[in-house]
Amino acid sequence: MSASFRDKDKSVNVQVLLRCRPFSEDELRSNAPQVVTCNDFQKEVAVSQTIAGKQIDRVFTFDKVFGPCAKQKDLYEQAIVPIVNEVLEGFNCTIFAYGQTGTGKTHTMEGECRRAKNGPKGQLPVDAGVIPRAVKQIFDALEGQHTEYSVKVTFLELYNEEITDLLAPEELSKISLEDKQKKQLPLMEDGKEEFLFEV
Ligand SMILES: Nc1ncnc2c1ncn2[C@@H]1O[C@H](COP(=O)(O)OP(=O)(O)OP(=O)(O)O)[C@@H](O)[C@H]1O
Repeated sequence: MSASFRDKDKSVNVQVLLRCRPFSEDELRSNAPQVVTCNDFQKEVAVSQTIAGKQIDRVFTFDKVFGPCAKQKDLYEQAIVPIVNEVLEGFNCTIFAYGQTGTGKTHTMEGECRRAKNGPKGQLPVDAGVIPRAVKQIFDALEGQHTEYSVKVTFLELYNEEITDLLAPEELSKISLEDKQKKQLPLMEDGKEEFLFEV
């Protein structure tokens, strides 16, 4: 799942997209029951549950639905390109994936770049996810402008209320506790119950 926030015309625009991954080989082997059916065209997802022997079907509507056949490229072009275009126009946007373990957040956001073979020169592997595609879209647009530019990137992990700078130099991540503490960033509350951190 992913959502985007747009602060245009002083209103906040949140979109909620649903992506349903295909069955894994293990799920196919064990004949796992299909409980979710996607209708990409109608932007609907039907969920079937059997509670106390009674089948209950419920239908949920989203801003966009990507069923198990949706490719990384489809999702990126239909849902993410417009958001990155807004970033390039100067708006702040957020895309995040939410869902229970094993539902495909990493696949959607990062993709299988490390395992996949590179595509033709300058092309991303077909399984590249949202992050490498967004980086490529941004750099392609900047390079097309033939002007000087600078790009700042931060990559932080928030896990069990600890923030870690994943781009900290490698030597800081070596085993010793002291080094680990250096790599971790302080996490503070600002009195409005919002979390702040320093990079
Ligand atoms: N759309 C997809 N098409 C094919 N395989 C997928 C898809 N989405 C996920 N998978 C596969 O399903 C498995 C679980 O996906 P993934 O690791 O992305 O889940 P996750 O939500 O990030 O899990 P966790 O929260 O545990 O990190 C992986 O093997 C991944 O390759």
